[in-house]
Amino acid sequence: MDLLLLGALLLIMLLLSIFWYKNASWNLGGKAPALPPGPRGLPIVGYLPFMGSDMLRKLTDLYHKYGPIYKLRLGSKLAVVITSPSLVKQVLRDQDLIFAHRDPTVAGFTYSRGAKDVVFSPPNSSWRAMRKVLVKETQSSSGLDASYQLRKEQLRKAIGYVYSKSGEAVGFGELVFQTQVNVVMNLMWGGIGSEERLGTEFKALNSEISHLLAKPNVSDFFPLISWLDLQGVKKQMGKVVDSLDKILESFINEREKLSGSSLVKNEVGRKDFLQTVLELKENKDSDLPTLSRDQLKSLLSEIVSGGSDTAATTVDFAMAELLNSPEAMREVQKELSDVVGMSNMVEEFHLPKLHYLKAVIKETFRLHPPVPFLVPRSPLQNSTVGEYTIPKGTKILINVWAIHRDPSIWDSPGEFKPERFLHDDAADFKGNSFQFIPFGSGRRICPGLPLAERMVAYFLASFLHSFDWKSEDGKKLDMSETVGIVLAKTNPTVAIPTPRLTDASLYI
Ligand code: HEM
Repeated sequence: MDLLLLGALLLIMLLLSIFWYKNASWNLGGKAPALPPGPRGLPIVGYLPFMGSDMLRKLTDLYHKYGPIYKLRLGSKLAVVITSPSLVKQVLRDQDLIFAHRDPTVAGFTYSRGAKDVVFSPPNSSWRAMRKVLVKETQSSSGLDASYQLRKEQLRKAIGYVYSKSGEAVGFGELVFQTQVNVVMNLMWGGIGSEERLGTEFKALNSEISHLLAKPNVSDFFPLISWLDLQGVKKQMGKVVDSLDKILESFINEREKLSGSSLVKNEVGRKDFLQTVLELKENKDSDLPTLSRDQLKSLLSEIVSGGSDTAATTVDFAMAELLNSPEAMREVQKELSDVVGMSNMVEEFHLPKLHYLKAVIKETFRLHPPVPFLVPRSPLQNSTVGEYTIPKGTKILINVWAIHRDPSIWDSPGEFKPERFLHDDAADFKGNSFQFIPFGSGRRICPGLPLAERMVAYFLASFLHSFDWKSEDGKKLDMSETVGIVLAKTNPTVAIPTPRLTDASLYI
C-alpha cells in the first residue's frame, strides 16, 4: 500500500514537473536568450541527489565547471547561481528593483506570518515602513548611543564569567552565541524590566526557529505539493510562531501598562527598541511611520534571529583566525593597549581608533561571510543577466563565499591577512564593492549593518583586550565551516584565557 502511494506521488510529481517546465519555457517567449548553462539532473528531482552535504564546495566546484552564472534544477525549482562581481552588480544594482523580491521557503513564509516581515516581504509600503524604523534605530549614531548601556551590561557579564574561568578551557564560541542573543534581546525589550522567564522561553523558541529554517524541506523543491507538508515543517513552525506571538504580546502589554510611569523615563544609554517604537505613536512630529502590532512583533523577533547568530559567528571565526595567526594577534592587542590602555576596559568610543581591529573584522567577513549566499533574491519578471535569460520566480543564489576567495580578485585568497584592508583604497562592505559583499547590496542590503559593525568590534575588542588567549593543546584550530541558517564554525572555538588588565577590579 505504501509503495502504491509512493508510486502515485512520484507520478503526480513527474506530471507537475513537466507541466511546470513547459509553462516556464513557454513564459520565456520565442526570442529570449538561452537559460544559463548548468549540470544535468535526473527527471523529477533534478540535481537534488547530487548536492551532497557541503553546499559551499559543491556550488563553488560547479562555478569552476560552468562559469560565473549557471542554473540548477532542484526538484521543480529553478535556481541560478552567480559568482562574479560584474554579474552581481547587474543583479543588485543595475536591476535592483526587479531582483528586490525574495523567494521564501515554506518555513520562512510561515515564520514571517506570510512574508510580512522585513526579510521576506516583497518591497511594498509595509516593508518600507518597517525598514525605515529599523534603519533609524540601528544606523543613526543617536539611536546606537541610546542603547549602549544595554550592550555593555551583557558584555561585562560575559567578561566576568571568563575571568572566573581564567586558566581553564572556555567554550568561547558557545559563550559568544549566548551573549549575543542576550545582548540583542536586551536591545529589543530589556531596557525596563521584562520577565527573565519569558526571555529564556523566547531563546528556546528562537533556536527552534533556526533549526526549522535551516532544515531541507521537500515542499520547497516541489511547491505544487507543498500543501501536503510531508515533513510537517509548516505545522511545527506554525506552533512555534504562535508561542512566540504570546511572549511578544506579553512584552508589549507589560510595557504599555508602564507607559508614562517614571520607569519609562529612560536613563541615558538604556532606551530599548520596543520603547522607541511605542513612543512613535505619541510623537506627532516624528517623520517615522507608526507600526501595527503585527509589524512590531515581526520586527522584534526578526532582529533577534537576524542579529544574533550572524554577529556571533563572526566573533567566533575572528578569534579562531587570530589564535592561528600569532602575529596578527600581537598586532591587534598592541593597538588595544595603545588606544585603550591597560587599566581600562574597552568602551564603544574607542572603536573608531582601532584600525587594525577593523581590518581583522573585514578579513574575517571576507573568509567567512556569515550569510554565504545572501538571502536569496527572485526576479519579479523575466530578465536578462549577462547573456542569459533568468525566468520570473527563479531562486537567485549569490555565491559570496566563492567571490571572497577568488584568486583573480584577491592575493593569496585562502590566507588570513588583515593588512590587505589597511590601505586607503581597500574595499568596504557597504555594498559599493561587489567583490566584497558580506552584508549584500542594493535596496535590500542588511539594515543592521552599522549595529552589527559596532557589536562585533566591541565584543572582539573587549575579549582580546581583557584576556590573552591560547588554544587548548597549542595546536592550530580547525577552521571547518558548516552552512546552516548562517555559516558557522563546525567546531566552535575553545580557548584558554589569562587576565591581561592591570587592575583586577575591572573584571568584577
Ligand atoms: C555580522 C552581522 C550581519 C551580517 C553579516 C548580515 C548579513 C545580511 C545579509 C547578507 C542580508 C541580505 C542582504 C541582501 O539580500 O542583499 C541581510 C539582511 C537583513 N539583515 Fe542582516 N546581517 C547581520 C546583522 C544584522 C543585524 C544586527 C540585524 C538587525 C538589527 C539584521 C537585520 C537584517 C534584516 C532585517 C535583513 C533583511 C533586509 C531586507 O530584506 O530588506 N542583520 N543581512
